[in-house]
Amino acid sequence: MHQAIEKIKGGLVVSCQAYPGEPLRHPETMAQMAMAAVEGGAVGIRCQGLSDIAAIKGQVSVPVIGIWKDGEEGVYITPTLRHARCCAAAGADIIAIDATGRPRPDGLTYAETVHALHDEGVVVMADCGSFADAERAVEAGTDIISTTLSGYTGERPKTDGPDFELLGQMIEAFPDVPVLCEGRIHTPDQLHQVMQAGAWAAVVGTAITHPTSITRWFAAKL
Ligand SMILES: CC(=O)N[C@H](C=O)[C@@H](O)[C@H](O)[C@H](O)COP(=O)(O)O
Repeated sequence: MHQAIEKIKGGLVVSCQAYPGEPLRHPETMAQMAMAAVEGGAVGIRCQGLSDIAAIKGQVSVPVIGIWKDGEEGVYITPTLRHARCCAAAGADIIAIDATGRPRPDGLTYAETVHALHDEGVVVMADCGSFADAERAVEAGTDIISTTLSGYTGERPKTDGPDFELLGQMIEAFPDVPVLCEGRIHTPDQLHQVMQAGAWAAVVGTAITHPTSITRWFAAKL
């Protein structure tokens, strides 16, 4: 197993992302956010965009899961082989890509994309939106599978918290593949629960690194 995957075992990966037009959308800001997360105990960082990946790799020594979001509809998380290669060139240790069966902009299948990346020594994480996505990802030999897209592709309900059901199904069906839980882990208790369920690691974004959302959660109680 690849070292970067071993290093995140049992731990918390913090996703540091700011969305287009937001005040914190700056590579140096995201690198500072990543450093702060590592100080707090993050064993890995997930981040978006080539500049952020490079800036964060320059500041932290934990494994970095890189993505490149491009577009808003359909496949937008590292949508093509070119996007994935660029994330690797920017320094990401693991590249997460959309693992749905939806058409990809470059016309390649998910499996073709993974095989090409593996030929180049790239470690691939599958952002799944359903159990069928996870099956396809495992079939293609993907290094890590994750619940990232559950609730965002129309195939799974958008649960308030993490998708425990999908996580459980993935862990049970693929005991030899590292399964990450990502998406809507909003409390330390939920993190504890997903790790107890057998997740290899968990990724938390919004609840740690997105102050606008966190402020809204508080403001909604006024
Ligand atoms: C669906 C999608 O595009 N998810 C993105 C993937 O990188 C991010 O917007 C999420 O913040 C990330 O998955 C972490 O999840 P949460 O922020 O819920 O802890």
